[in-house]
Amino acid sequence: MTNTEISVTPPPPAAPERKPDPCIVVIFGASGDLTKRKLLPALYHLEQGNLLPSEIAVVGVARRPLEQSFPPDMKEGVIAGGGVEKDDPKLDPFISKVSYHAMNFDDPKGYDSLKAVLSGIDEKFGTKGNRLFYLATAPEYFSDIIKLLGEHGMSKPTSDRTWVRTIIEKPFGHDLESARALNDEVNKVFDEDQIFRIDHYLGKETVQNILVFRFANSIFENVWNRNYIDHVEITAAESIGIEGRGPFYEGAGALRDVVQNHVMEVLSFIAMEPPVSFEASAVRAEKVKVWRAIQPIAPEHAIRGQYGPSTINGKPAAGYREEDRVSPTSQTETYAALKLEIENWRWAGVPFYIRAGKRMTKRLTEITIMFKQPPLRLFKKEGTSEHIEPNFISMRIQPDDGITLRFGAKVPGPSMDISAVDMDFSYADAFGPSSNNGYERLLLDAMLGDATLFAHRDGVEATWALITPILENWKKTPLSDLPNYPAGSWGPATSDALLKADGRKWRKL
Ligand SMILES: NC(=O)C1=CN([C@@H]2O[C@H](COP(=O)(O)OP(=O)(O)OC[C@H]3O[C@@H](n4cnc5c(N)ncnc54)[C@H](OP(=O)(O)O)[C@@H]3O)[C@@H](O)[C@H]2O)C=CC1
Ligand SMILES: O=C1O[C@H](COP(=O)(O)O)[C@@H](O)[C@H](O)[C@H]1O
Repeated sequence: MTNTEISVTPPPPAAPERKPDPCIVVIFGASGDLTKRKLLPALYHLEQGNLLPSEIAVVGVARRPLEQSFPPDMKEGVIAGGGVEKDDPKLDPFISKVSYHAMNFDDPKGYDSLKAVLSGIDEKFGTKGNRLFYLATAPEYFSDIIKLLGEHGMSKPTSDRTWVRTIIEKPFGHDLESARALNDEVNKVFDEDQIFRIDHYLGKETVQNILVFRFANSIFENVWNRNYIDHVEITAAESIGIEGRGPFYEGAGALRDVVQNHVMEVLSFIAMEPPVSFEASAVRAEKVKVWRAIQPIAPEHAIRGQYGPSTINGKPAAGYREEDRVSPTSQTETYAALKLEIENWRWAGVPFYIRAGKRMTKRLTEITIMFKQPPLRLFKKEGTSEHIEPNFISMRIQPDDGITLRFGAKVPGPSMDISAVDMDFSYADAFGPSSNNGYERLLLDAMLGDATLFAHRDGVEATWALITPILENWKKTPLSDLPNYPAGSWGPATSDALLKADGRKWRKL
């Protein structure tokens, strides 16, 4: 197979950006992994890119005192979290806008003092009473924090010129019932247009590019249907394990951790109808239609796996049951594969195979759109029945973000031999490297009040409605053969069997 690169027309100059209003970003869970590795670096990069208003402040909230949460001080603590350039002259001005408030999330007095702190910041920094409350905490705290913000009069704007919004992290609930209950709790305190349910996959350029690829080009959409597409594969493979998050992961597993949210979001972008506009309500409506058209998933179309001990690159790798704070008899799945059927005019009869797993051969999130064979085999070799390799479009979300189109080309010479060739588009080659971790775009959108790339109540409940019956069935039917795939592999044999039953196999990645 040979590669053919596409030449790239340089992008037009960036349109002037609209800056958010002055505001305070209050991060609950400030000393946590997400804040240090992703949120603070994202805010810093926005500041570096001159995308934030000059009147902005960040207040981190967590239980322990500052010197324990960010040892020995805020600046060094932020640097230690990674993702910022320590010698950048913009780092000090950024840090000067970040402060810290130690309190327990369930202590009402803490909210009184937080409210006073925020008023003081409004006066000092000119942040004008606008608030963005980011709940970067374990999900069990979401309802308490929301309730206490409401009880302390912090959930409503103080005038018709100010705003209060909240970003709520995933997982939003742990099944359909709890997601509904959480939605009810949150809706008692915040109006729907104040709520931003985040899924950082929607902030990734390559995920947004799925919509651009489909709806800003006229050449692909005509073949984007059951007449031309044989099946779709979505793979979200991680080479890392659970990285010390034993207690969280034991209660989550791959379905709750990434399939119900990240993978379902990606799938909806691949499968949705063109929205009437790029307004939040129009995009969300089309996504929900896709999830609601997915048929109940048969038990034999839901595969689970758990990684066992192995050797990776000559080094021993622990199995999931040997990880810190994981039960030695755990039934939690670290791998899940599903066959989904979307019963609508566009997709009837086109299976969507999705898989997600920890400790797989490599880190790779990618979508393959596999096309049907041409109706007539004009170029078959004399005496053979072999099929030519089908065309596919592969969209790489990460790493090596880009898109490949594979097609057949004539091999030079006297006979009509065909070879598969690739046309490759690489994001980095075309537009240069990007520091965007998904959170930059989404933080900025929330500050601007644009909810297009955030989940809506209906969507969250629609995806839980699909996933919950599988979770319930798995709970009732423990597997006796776990662990069933070695760390560093492509998952359990049962996952290959899922496609084999349909005469297909996962594309080799
Ligand atoms: N980490 C990641 O890469 C990702 C995380 N998420 C989501 O983000 C959220 C946060 O995850 P993560 O950062 O990993 O979690 P961590 O466990 O690392 O952080 C939890 C934070 O909450 C604080 N906290 C816990 N209990 C209390 C309490 N009673 N009162 C005050 N503060 C408290 C902790 O403060 P202290 O240290 O003082 O106890 C800490 O700041 C989760 O919903 C997760 O699903 C989503 C995508 C990716
Ligand atoms: O939300 C989560 O996502 C990460 C994967 O995110 P990525 O941007 O690195 O692909 C996953 O590792 C984590 O378990 C999950 O909670």
